[in-house]
Amino acid sequence: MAPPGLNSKDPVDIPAFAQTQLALLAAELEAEIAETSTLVGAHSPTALQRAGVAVTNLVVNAQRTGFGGKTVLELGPDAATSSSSSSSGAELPEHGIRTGDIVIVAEQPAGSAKKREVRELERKGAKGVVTRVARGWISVALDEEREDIAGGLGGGNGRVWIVKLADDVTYKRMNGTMGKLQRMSEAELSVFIRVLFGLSSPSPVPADLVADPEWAGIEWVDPSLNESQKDAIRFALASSEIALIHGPPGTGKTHTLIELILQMLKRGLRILVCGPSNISVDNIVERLSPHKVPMVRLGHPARLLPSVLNHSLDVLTQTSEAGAIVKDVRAEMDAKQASVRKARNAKDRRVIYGELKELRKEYRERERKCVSNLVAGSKVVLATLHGAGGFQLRNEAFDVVIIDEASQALEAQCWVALLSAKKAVCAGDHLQLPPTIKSLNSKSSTSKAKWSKNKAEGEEEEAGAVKTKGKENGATLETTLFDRLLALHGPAIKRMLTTQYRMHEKIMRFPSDELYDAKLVAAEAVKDRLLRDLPYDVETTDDTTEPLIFIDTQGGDFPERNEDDDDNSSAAAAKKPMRGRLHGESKSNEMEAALVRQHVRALVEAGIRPEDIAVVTPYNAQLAILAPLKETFPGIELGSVDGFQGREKEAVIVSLVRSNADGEVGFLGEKRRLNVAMTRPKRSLTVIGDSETVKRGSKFLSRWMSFLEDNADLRYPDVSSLTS
Ligand SMILES: Nc1ncnc2c1ncn2[C@@H]1O[C@H](COP(=O)(O)OP(=O)(O)OP(=O)(O)O)[C@@H](O)[C@H]1O
Repeated sequence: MAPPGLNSKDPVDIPAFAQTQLALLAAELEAEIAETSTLVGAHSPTALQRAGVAVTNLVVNAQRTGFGGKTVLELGPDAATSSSSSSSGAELPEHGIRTGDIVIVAEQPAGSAKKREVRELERKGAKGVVTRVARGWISVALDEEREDIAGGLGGGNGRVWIVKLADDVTYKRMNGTMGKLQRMSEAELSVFIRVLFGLSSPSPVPADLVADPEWAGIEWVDPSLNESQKDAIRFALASSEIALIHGPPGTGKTHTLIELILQMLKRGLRILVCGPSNISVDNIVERLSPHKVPMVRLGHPARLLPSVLNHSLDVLTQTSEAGAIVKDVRAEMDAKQASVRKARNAKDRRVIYGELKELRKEYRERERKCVSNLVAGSKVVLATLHGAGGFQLRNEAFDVVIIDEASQALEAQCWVALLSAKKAVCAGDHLQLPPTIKSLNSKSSTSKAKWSKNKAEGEEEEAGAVKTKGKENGATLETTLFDRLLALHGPAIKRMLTTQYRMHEKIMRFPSDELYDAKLVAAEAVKDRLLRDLPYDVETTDDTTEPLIFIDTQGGDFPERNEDDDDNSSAAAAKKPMRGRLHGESKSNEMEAALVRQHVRALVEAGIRPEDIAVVTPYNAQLAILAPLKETFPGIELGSVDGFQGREKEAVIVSLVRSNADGEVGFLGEKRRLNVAMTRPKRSLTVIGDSETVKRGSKFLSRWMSFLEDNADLRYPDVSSLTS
């Protein structure tokens, strides 16, 4: 059998595969925890707040019962430290805590207390999820009952702070799932699981589905689907165990999945729909909603889009008829909670706490019943992949699991959902970026797993994450289920969507020819759209009538700069200013940034709205240099290539940054990153870079540079014309 996790046509040894995944996941979590610990251990609360991982000087304003009977704390600025005179109108300082973050609420250490350990914080404080972030307060739903929390933290004039933590829930779910796979006996392996590991071949699907009478007569809910979409749906319906829907950029992958779900419902199937992120799942809920599908969305309401809340399981538990009794108990709990403060002495308080405990038990039982009734009655259940591992689905079985953005999910994450089904449909594009694998700079002395820098992709930090790969027996977390299944069973288990509804034909040409077998076709409505044709006043200029522009900085006048200060010892790293550390060993190019500014200005002067323009670059340090553009042109978007995956804009400027005498291209060497960068625009792509440096990076880059030289509006900038 094949070594687990490698791209291979050979069957996979399941226990060995699970073992490898467990080791890789352990290393990944350790790296994530170590990252938080290093930050918290080495910096003052104020510096942590500046770095976006803490909020200081808070007090507990209120305590109430939230969804799931959880204790919710409302935290506001401490009047004594807030700049505003009245505490009620005070605003929180700038901070980076967002709804859905996992945080610890703890007593704030005195200014002089230097050494802090995350474990110590976890022991003393209370862990929870941020449920709302407003200008003047933050609310946190605590994981555990902490009856003393308000008294211990807020009541005694104690000042508290909150610190963001690594999200270990996701890892626990993946570990649990891998453990289950590891322990499965031969007899327990379903045909579905056997096919997914190559122990059996997929059942054959009729070769010509269009001619097949069973599938030819489908009544489409949306008859305007294109042929490749219809073919993918027929294929997914006809397959018995696995179907991959390959959706290149802008080809209507989600659109196709919606029709597929509706068709499956018509056939009486029960479906679990998952994606790696909340936003990927909410996107589907929003688009299914108009079809009046009986569905529930699992997940913490704090993490869901407001528009999908009325399908949220937690909300339905409160609002449905069955939820009415649950709600009554909750009101009683709130009243009891409020009476604690009025209690005259400790004895009375103990009595109230005792009653509260009973009520909470009753609440949980009623809620659990209500939840299982709601889930059991739903033909479509939607959750993030790790959300599918929650207690709500423990005894639920589905006919099909549909995974959107499957090429952006860790394989272990997919299995959390896959274990409850008999068939899977995975949609994604393995030619865009795989999931981000987080880690420290592989120098963590505590990390037992081997982390090796990926030399082929260079050694610098990319915008978004440190690009290192955890490797174990040659397997990496970066090998997704999508990749592995394609390698295992070949293209016969896949259908590709081929009409794209985003890019001008000229923008699409190179990625289509290079990566998608020249199969992409630009839809009539988009193929010759120019910036000039936007539905508002745009001047006709060279920039608004040309979809593909290449500003070539070759010649050595636009050199890159290395942000690294060469000293990476942990002592030096700890002393480094936080901003510098967060940019790591990133690269920047000041002169190229000036060209970006010049081009943005030209577009805006021609009438293009800043909100229709995005600048993307692979490098954090370049993003930092470009940041002031947001002040000059509010509405413009600046982003890392990795962060912009899944997004689109009318005009996109790509700043390649690299320009050196050695032909070093680092992260640009990754085709999938380049593919994401060049497929974001609808009407205008402007590439700014040094063709001499870039073309030496790889054959792919060399062909791209030649393509741009032959096809783009080629410009050679004059350094003397630049005003920064
Ligand atoms: N058959 C179709 N006819 C007309 N427009 C379509 C069709 N299919 C998809 N589109 C349009 O194409 C755009 C992209 O569709 P969708 O959001 O489903 O894409 P996606 O493939 O999920 O996105 P991405 O390419 O970012 O993964 C949408 O505006 C959608 O309305």
